[in-house]
Amino acid sequence: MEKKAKISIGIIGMGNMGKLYYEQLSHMEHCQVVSIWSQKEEKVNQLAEEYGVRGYTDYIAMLDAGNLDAVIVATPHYQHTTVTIEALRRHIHVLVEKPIAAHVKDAERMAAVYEEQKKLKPELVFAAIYQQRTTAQWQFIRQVVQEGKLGKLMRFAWFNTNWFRPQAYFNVGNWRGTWKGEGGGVLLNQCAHNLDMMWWLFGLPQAITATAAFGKYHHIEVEDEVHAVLEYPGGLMGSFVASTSEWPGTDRLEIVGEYGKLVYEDKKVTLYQNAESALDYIQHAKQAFGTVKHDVSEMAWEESAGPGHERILEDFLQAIADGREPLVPAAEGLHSLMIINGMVLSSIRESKVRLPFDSNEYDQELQRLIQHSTYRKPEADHDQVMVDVKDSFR
Ligand SMILES: NC(=O)C1=CN([C@@H]2O[C@H](COP(=O)(O)OP(=O)(O)OC[C@H]3O[C@@H](n4cnc5c(N)ncnc54)[C@H](OP(=O)(O)O)[C@@H]3O)[C@@H](O)[C@H]2O)C=CC1
Ligand SMILES: O=C1CO[C@H](CO)[C@@H](O)[C@@H]1O
Repeated sequence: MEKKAKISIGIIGMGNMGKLYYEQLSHMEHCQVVSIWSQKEEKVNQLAEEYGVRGYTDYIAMLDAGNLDAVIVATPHYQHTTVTIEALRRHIHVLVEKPIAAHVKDAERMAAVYEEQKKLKPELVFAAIYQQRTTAQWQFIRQVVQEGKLGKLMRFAWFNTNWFRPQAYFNVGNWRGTWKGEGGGVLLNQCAHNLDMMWWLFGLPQAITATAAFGKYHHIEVEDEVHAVLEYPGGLMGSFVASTSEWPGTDRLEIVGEYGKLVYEDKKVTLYQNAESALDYIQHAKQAFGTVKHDVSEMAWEESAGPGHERILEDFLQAIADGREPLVPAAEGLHSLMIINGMVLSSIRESKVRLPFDSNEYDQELQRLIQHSTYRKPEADHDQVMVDVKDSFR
């Protein structure tokens, strides 16, 4: 079959991110956006006219039009699952926003449909937008861990409180801050990136103990502050703090191993490298107050860890063109959901949760939260609220 010159793309969800992706794709050579979807007819018609594309309020009709090679799914989290499954079943490549779903059970359904459809169309691409993985600083940190520069890992401490959000952020999006509309708070939405990288760096913990505060500083029903302890096979221990309520916030990771320590903060890595294993030294040193000799080096980057969306878009297009795996295969998003859902589960049950757990367990808790919800969102004065999503990529 002759290779098409341009990849035809549809964008499903024309909110903050859908519009950003249209703007970014319109500067890329090997693709063309041919259709968009939004819930509101007036909005979609107006955007479709402005962009010179076809607008839909029925995404099934959009997928069935037969002119799409690929779609970008930029809806709220629950709809990631329904829309993705419909697209994959039609053998349309999918790039889905983070988190790939609201909970593990939905992610498992998506991964199963992908596996099933890939048997029929092996070159089908299913990728996710965890753009922080593309940034130089995080690739460097991963390399340090993977190359074993710190030796046996002992502990990490991660502060992700740099996700400050005023109440207006929750009020303008009717789905935000609710169990039914969003399915979670700071863990699922903002820290989806950091927890994806936590899995990318350290793998899946075997147990989590967490305390989440639900609507502690915002009028929302989901978590806006979390403290968690993670236990890994082999003895690594992690501590994690998340918040959408602190200003100035902190984005700091400290990884400690027998051969030293890596500290990441403010786009800078400080690497401490021990001349010998501190664990060996503990055993053989003859001085009661002896310490291990070490070197210190520093690296800094210009770009913050926020952007990178364009790199994900370009990689998705290239993966389609080459028939290869994307940089972030969407099924990997299931692991961070296991961590996210596990933290909420531990908090609700006030006990340690072993991983991996049966996804039905979390699903039942979530359904209970949705059914017993008495939360009512404050009215938003949409005209008075300024929303520029680019301000959030710190
Ligand atoms: N990778 C990243 O850095 C970022 C990723 N995201 C992710 O992108 C996704 C979309 O976020 P964002 O663009 O900020 O969201 P918005 O609320 O701005 O837009 C959501 C879009 O989905 C549509 N939609 C479908 N179902 C619903 C529903 N039940 N309630 C409300 N809207 C609905 C909206 O329709 P209509 O047009 O009619 O309003 C709109 O087009 C989320 O999954 C989020 O986590 C968000 C920010 C950054
Ligand atoms: O809160 C939001 C959703 O998460 C994004 C990160 O992916 C933020 O940038 C955005 O403002």
